[in-house]
Amino acid sequence: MTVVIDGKAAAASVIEAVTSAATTLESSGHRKPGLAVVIVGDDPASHAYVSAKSRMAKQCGFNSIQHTLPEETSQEDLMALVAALNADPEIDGILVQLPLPKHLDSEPVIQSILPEKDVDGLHVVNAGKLATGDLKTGLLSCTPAGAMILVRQIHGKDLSGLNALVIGRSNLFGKPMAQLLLNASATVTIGHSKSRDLPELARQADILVAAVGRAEMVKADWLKPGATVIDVGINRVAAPEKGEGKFKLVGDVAFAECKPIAKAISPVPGGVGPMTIAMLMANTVIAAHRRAGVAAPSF
Ligand SMILES: Nc1nc(=O)c2c([nH]1)NC[C@@H]1CN(c3ccc(C(=O)N[C@@H](CCC(=O)O)C(=O)O)cc3)C=[N+]21
Repeated sequence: MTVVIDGKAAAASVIEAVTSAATTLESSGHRKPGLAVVIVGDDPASHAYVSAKSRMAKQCGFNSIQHTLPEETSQEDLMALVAALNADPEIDGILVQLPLPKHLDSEPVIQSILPEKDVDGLHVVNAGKLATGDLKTGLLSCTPAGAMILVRQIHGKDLSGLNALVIGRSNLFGKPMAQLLLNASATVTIGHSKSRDLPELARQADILVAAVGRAEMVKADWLKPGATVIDVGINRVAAPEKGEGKFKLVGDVAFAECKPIAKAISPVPGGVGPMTIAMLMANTVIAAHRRAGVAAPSF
């Protein structure tokens, strides 16, 4: 029987560990971990994600602060807010929700966050530490770190001898995911839109990670029988069966047809998504421990 990987349950156990670490830190005389989430503009999907993050931060016992800036915010004003949060001794973690409105350039904003407060793990210092195999002193990008916990549930920590294919090459996900898999000794391939034959690459993968942003692109005949499939895609598609004008979330993997071929498969929703938020909380509690000069937990 195929294992359907339960991202909600895995996320709940990370959250439990984060909450207990936060409680221990506070009861040893330190302040609560502080997370600042910055959102610019009024994209409804972004607001939904940010509320979920703020809610979870409170549940973990953090001091959670949300900064909502108007759509027409200037680059200068956004950078000034980040500078203020960098200097704020109560703040351990800063997250600037992406994407930003089109007139803003996200890269200088992300790179202006202090690396030790970069709970998204997107600063070049954190990306560089991961790329050089230092997984201990930086902060890991949340979605890859969460996806890796799901991979570990199936295969353990050592992926020696296993072929892994990551489809997608973004700095946000594909590249850091490939680094984590490589660090666990998998043989890693990164496929993308310019790859010659993705289905053929996929058929060699013991671990297939899809992050392309194309609804149900990975089909059953792409899979090596017994592969582990991690679906990172979140696509909103029309769902006429739910009623006129309704939508549903689907991944980058055609779940129903792939499930019988796979050894294990993560669903959408309920797979990697909940892990992303859990790892954001994990990074925040890690950053708070380091700031307090106390040994940080690992996840
Ligand atoms: N600076 C920044 N950091 C991010 O980590 C970041 C971001 N910007 N911008 C947007 C993306 C997307 N993202 C998700 C988080 C949780 C779910 C999640 O929990 N999804 C649920 C379903 C939620 C629903 O029903 O809409 C699930 O897959 O089960 C999904 C996507 C974080 N992102």
